[in-house]
Amino acid sequence: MEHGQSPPLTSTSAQPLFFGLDLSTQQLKVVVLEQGGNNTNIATTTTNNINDDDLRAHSSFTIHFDSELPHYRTRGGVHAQQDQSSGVVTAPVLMWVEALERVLEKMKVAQFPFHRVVSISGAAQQHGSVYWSCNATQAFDKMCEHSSKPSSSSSSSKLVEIFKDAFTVKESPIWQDTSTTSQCEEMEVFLGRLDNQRRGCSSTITTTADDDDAAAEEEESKVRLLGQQRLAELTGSRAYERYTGSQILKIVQERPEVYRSTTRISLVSSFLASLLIARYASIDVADGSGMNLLDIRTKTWDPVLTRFIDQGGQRGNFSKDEAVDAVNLLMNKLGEVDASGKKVQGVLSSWFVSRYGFMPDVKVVTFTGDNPATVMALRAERGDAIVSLGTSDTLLLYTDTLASISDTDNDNFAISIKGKQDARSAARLLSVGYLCHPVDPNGYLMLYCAKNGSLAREQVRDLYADSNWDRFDQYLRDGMREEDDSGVGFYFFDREIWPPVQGVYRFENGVAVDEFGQQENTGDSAQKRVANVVAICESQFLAMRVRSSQEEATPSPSPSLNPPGISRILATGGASSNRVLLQLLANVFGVPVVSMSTDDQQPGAGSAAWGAARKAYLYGQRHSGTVDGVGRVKEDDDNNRYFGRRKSNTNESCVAILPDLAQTKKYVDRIPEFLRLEAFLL
Ligand SMILES: Nc1ncnc2c1ncn2[C@@H]1O[C@H](COP(=O)(O)OP(=O)(O)O)[C@@H](O)[C@H]1O
Ligand SMILES: O=C(CO)[C@@H](O)[C@H](O)COP(=O)(O)O
Repeated sequence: MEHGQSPPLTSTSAQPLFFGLDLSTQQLKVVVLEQGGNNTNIATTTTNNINDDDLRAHSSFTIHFDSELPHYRTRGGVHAQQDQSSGVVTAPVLMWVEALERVLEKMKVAQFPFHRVVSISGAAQQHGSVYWSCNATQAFDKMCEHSSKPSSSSSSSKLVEIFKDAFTVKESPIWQDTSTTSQCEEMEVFLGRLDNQRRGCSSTITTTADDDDAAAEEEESKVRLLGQQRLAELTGSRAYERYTGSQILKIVQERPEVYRSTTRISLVSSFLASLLIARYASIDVADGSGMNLLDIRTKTWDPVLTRFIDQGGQRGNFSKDEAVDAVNLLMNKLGEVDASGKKVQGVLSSWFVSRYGFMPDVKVVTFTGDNPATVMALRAERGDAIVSLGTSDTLLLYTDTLASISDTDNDNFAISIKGKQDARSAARLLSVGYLCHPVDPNGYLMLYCAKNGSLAREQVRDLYADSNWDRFDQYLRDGMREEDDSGVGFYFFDREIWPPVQGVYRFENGVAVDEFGQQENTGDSAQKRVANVVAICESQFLAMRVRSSQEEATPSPSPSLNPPGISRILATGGASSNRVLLQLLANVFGVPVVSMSTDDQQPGAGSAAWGAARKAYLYGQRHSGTVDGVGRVKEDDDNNRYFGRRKSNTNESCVAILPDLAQTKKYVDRIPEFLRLEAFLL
C-alpha cells in the first residue's frame, strides 16, 4: 500500500470488526479484520493463507513516520546520534502519540465504521522503553474530561497537546541502540560473581592477587561468561544492548534525577495500549521477556536483577540480602506483567469514543511485541521457523524447550572456558535468545535478530542496483545462477548484534576485497554489482541458518541439508514480497518457504498488526467454550483457539517456494568458511 493512502470503505455489512495496531520501526499500521459477513473490502482478492477461519481482512491504514510526520526529522523512523560510534538510537515518543491520532483521522476521512469495532489489540517494535512522568495521570484524566465535551477537532484536544509533559524521557531508546555495552557487561559480571559466591568459589577478578594481566583478563572473561550463562538461563537471553534492562540501567547511572522522577516504565507496546485505555497497561509476557529482567520460567520480574538496576549497577551499593525484602522501586515502576498475554486491560478511553464514534465498551487486550504478534498471525506450530524480513531480519523458532541455554553443564561451564577463543565460541553459542510464547503457557520462541536487515539491503540496492528493487532482483537472480561461489560479505552499516562489529567486508576466495575504502568506490563493473547484491543476501541468510542450529560450527562429515528441527519457513515482513529473496532463503535453508501475505498491496508487511487483530478477536470478546468453575474459558480451549482451523483449511501449498537442493548443498559446504571469516572480524 502507498503510505498514507486509505482504501475506499464500501462495506454495508454490520459484522463485528477487530482492530490490530503495529507500532513498528518505520510506521504505525492498523489492520482491521472482519468476522464473517460479506466480503467487500480490500485484501479480499488475494489468496490469503492466514485467512482460514471466520476472519477476513477488512481494511488497513498506515502512517509512515519519515514521510508523513516529517517535522520529527526521523530517518527510517529513528534518530541516530551524529556521532555514530556512540551507538545511541532513539525515537521521539510524541511522534508515536501523534501517529496514533493521525492514523485514526485518516480512517475517519475514509468513513471508517468505528462503531462496529468490538475489541482492539496491538503490537510494537520490541525492547524500546517509554518513561512516564508524574504528569501522565493528569494527561489520562484530561482524556476523560474531553470526552464529556461534544466531539471536536480543536487543537487543544490533540493527543500530543495532552501528553506533551507526560514523559521524563522525550527520546525513547529503541532496539537499534547499541550504547549500553558497559551496562550489559555489568549485569553479566554481577550475576557471574553472585554465582561464584554461591558455589563458594573465591577466585574472581577482585581477589586475583598477582598482577598478571593475562591471568586477570582470563579470570574476568570467565566470570562474565558465567554471568552470561546465568542471565540466559534466568531471562532467556544473555545481556543485549537493545534489551530494556541495560537501557534502564544506563538512565539510572547517567540521569539519576530522570530515573527518580519517572513514575512508570512501559515497553513501546504497553505504552500504546496505555494511550488507548487512558491508564497504565501491563507489560505482556512475550514482549517482557525481551528485557533481561523477567524470569522466563516464573514469568515474574526477577527481584535481584531489578534491584541491581534500581541501585545503579556496580556503581551502586548492591547488597544481596536486602534484595528480596526491600521495596523494589524498579519493580514498582514496571508494574504487573500479564503472564497469560490474554488479559483485557480495560475499555477504550472515552476520548476515542466521543471523537471517532467507537462504542463505549470496546475491549483492549494486552499489546505484545511485533515478533510474537507475527507468530499469532501465522498460527505457527512447534517446529515452525518464522522469518520476518522487516527493518530487522528476525528468525523465530517455536519450541517447548530452552535447549541451547539450559543444556550446558553449569558447574563445568566456567571451568571449561580457557581463553579468548573459547570465550568467543561460548558467546556465539549464546547469540540467540528465548522469549515466552505470546499465548501458549508452555511455549517459547527462540529468537535471532540481525540489525542490518532491510535497511542494509536498501543501501546495497542504492549503491549497486540504481536504487531499484527490480534491478536488485535481476542481479540476485543472475548471481544465484553462477557457478562461482567464492564470495562472502558482511554488510554491517550499523554495528551488528552478533558479531558485534561495524563495517563492510567482502571476501573472494577467503581474501578481503578492497573496495570499501575511504572513497565510496562502487565502480561500474557488472561483476562487482552482482557480487555485492548476492553477497549481502547470501550472508544474511547464512548467518540466520547457523544461528538457528548451533551444530554447524565445525565441519561435519555428513551434514544434513536442512538445519535440524526446521522443516519449513513462514516468511513475513516488508521484504518478503520479494520472491527472488524468498527463493534464496529456501535454497540456503533447504526447506520450503511459505510466504504469508496479509495485505494485497504490501504483502507481508502487516503480519504483526494482523496477529494483534487476531488477538483482539480471540481474547477480546466472549467465546463459547468449556467454562471452569469461576467462569473462565478453560486453558485447552484457549490454546485450541490459538491454532484455529489452520490444518484443515490452509492453502499454503499454492504459495510455497521449494528449495533447489543442489544450491543448498553449496551453502552447507560453505558454512565453515563463513564462520571462519565471521570470527576473523571479531
Ligand atoms: N521488493 C522489495 N524487496 C526487498 N525489500 C523490500 C521490498 N519492498 C519493501 N522492502 C523492504 O521492506 C522494509 C519494510 O518492512 P516492514 O515489515 O514494513 O518494516 P517495519 O515493520 O520494521 O517498519 C523496507 O525497509 C524495505 O526495504
Ligand atoms: O529487536 C528486534 C527483535 O529482537 C526487532 O525485531 C524489533 O522488534 C523491530 O522489529 P521490526 O521493526 O524490524 O519489525
